[in-house]
Amino acid sequence: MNAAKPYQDDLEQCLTFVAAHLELPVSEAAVRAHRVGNESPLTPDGFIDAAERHGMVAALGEHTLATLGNSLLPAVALLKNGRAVVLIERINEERVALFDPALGKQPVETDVSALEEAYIGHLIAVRARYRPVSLHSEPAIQGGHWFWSALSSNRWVYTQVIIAAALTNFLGLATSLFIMVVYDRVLPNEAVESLVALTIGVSIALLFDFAVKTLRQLFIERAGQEADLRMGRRIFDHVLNLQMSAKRGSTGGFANTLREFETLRDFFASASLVAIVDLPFILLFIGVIYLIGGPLAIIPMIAVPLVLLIGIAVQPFLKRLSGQAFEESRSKQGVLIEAVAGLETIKASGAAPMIRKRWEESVHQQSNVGRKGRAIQQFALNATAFAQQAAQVSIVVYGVFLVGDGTISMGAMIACVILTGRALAPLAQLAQTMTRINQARTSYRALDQLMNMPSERPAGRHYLSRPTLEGKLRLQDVSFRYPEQTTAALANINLTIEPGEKVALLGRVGSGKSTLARLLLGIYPPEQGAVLVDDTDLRQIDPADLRHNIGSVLQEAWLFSGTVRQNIAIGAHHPTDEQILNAAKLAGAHEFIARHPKGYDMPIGERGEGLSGGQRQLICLARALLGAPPILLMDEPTSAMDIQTEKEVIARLKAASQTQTLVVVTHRTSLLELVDRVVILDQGQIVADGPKAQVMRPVEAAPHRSREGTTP
Ligand SMILES: Nc1ncnc2c1ncn2[C@@H]1O[C@H](COP(=O)(O)OP(=O)(O)OP(=O)(O)O)[C@@H](O)[C@H]1O
Repeated sequence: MNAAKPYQDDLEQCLTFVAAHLELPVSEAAVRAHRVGNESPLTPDGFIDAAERHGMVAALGEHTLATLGNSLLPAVALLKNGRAVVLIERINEERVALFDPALGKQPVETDVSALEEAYIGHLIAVRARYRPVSLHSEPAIQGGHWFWSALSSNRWVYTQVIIAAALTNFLGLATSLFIMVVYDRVLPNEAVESLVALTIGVSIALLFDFAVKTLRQLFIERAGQEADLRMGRRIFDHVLNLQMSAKRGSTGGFANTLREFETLRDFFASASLVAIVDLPFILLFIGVIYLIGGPLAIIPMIAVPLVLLIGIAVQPFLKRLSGQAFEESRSKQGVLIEAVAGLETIKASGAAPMIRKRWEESVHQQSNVGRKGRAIQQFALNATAFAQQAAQVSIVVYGVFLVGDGTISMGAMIACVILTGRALAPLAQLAQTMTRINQARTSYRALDQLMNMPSERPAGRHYLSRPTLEGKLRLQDVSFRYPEQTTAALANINLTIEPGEKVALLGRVGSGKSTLARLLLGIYPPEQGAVLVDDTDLRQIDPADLRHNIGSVLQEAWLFSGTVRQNIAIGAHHPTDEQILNAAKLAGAHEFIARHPKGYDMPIGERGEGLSGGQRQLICLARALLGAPPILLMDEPTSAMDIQTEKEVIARLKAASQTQTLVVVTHRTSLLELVDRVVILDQGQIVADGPKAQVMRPVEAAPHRSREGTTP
């Protein structure tokens, strides 16, 4: 195991210091909650990104320390070996006040010359972003619109694409003009020298055209890739911060919406975009046909609107089908994910025929929609091909008369045939392009809807920074109803738990115990009333700070694919091996981990595959205990354990959680050993609350209400 390197998070500490200095306090947990690659040190780019998320503006630049004035401060000076300090104030020519994470939390003064040796010449200047105070409006969306801002950040690339399109279209004229000149001038005069010169000229044009087209594709690909990274991250971040109350529908459907991002991205990195960019150049080709073929231009002038009309006429159908296809794909994905996730139960309970029926229905629906869409698209494609060929034949027929009466030359006629083909070429792709535009639009709408769902961490919102909590919990007139439910899961709950108090939440199945735990964790906000931690409304505390201070074991012991060590360390910041070991020992997980040949590097499959239910719970327990958080919230933490293991866990927990606030949801009387106070819920209301002995007496005296070994 690696021991945490002492300075590897200098930038992170510098960020929290600068933020506090600019009166925008933010805790390290909040900074980490946003970071990609939680385990690796913060990079200067990551620093700028994080500063922007927390209401600051930061910029990296080259600057000498000698000429650095107070107008640029505070700034983070980057030093050798990945170290960093915050320059706070230039006191005089020689001295500067700075914050050095290696020297503790207080600023110090030092000589500029002493700093010079370690300074690498780059610093990050930071200032608070100006935000006008408004009582009503929501803060502006930080970083702009998820889609349009990513697109507009690539506007220079798209400008290059348009310039490249103009160039290739101009160069596209070269072949037809070459053929015209050869027919009209070279052939009659047998001018071989002119032919050589013309051939060299047209070859250069063709090569140039090839190069520009290749570059154009590269530009588009690059723009697509950039948009991919920017949008992809924004979307995924939003999903991670989504308020649980906003999530609707099946998991598969939800995943499908996320997948739509690829349709959108592909559109902006595909040939379809090129086809759209080429459209205005149709006019150029018609203009050139008019210049060299005079009246012949009438033919493309008729053909182009005709083809466009066909393309536009099929639009409403394509649009509707694209919407339907999206819905069908959502429901198919929903069935698929549900089936894969519940495979074991499907087999055991004989649910296969039911699931198969659902699957077949959704496949059937989707293939119907697909078939209709393809038929319309093919019709439009055939009509376009027909119009293209008809136009070329018409040019030849009409051209024969014009050549006959000397209006145009033979070469001009042939050039016009080629140019008409080129003018109509982008339209040949129109039907396909339109289909993709429709798909992209449907995807955009679905994703935009997702991006507008409420987030736990709306951009630009500032929370109170509470890196450490004491552990007082309070629910004040709390009522809560799950989304789309008619009955309340909790009604008028008033409950105060003092720091260090040990409380059990008991109650029948569905009485609201887990819901109360979710509210305490801030996973759902209360519909009415307030949840307070240390007398501060939970909604004001940064969710990252809150969860950093609450070690929780949820009802479902969920593990992620990876190693045991990773699963225990999730959420903690660079825990040392000793801390991980202690947490595992305390939870009682160390024993079975140590028996495995790979120990803490034991691989775990998705959702904890490879481990028994009880083992999963032990790892979740170790995860909750890591770092000794001031509050422990456990929802049936021992439900999958045998009596002996549970006994040992209880004994160790009792010894280790002396000072912590403990809330334990349980059906088991054995866990009551851990608590002094018992709260009983029934139908979302508190029906009893008091010292354990007092509350449990009537329950124990009423055997008909409780099974042996279980609470009411
Ligand atoms: N995700 C959810 N969406 C909608 N309703 C829910 C959800 N979770 C729980 N409920 C409803 O809220 C009520 C309280 O559920 P809760 O899970 O809090 O009960 P509980 O006391 O923890 O039960 P158990 O002892 O079975 O775990 C139940 O009536 C249940 O139907």
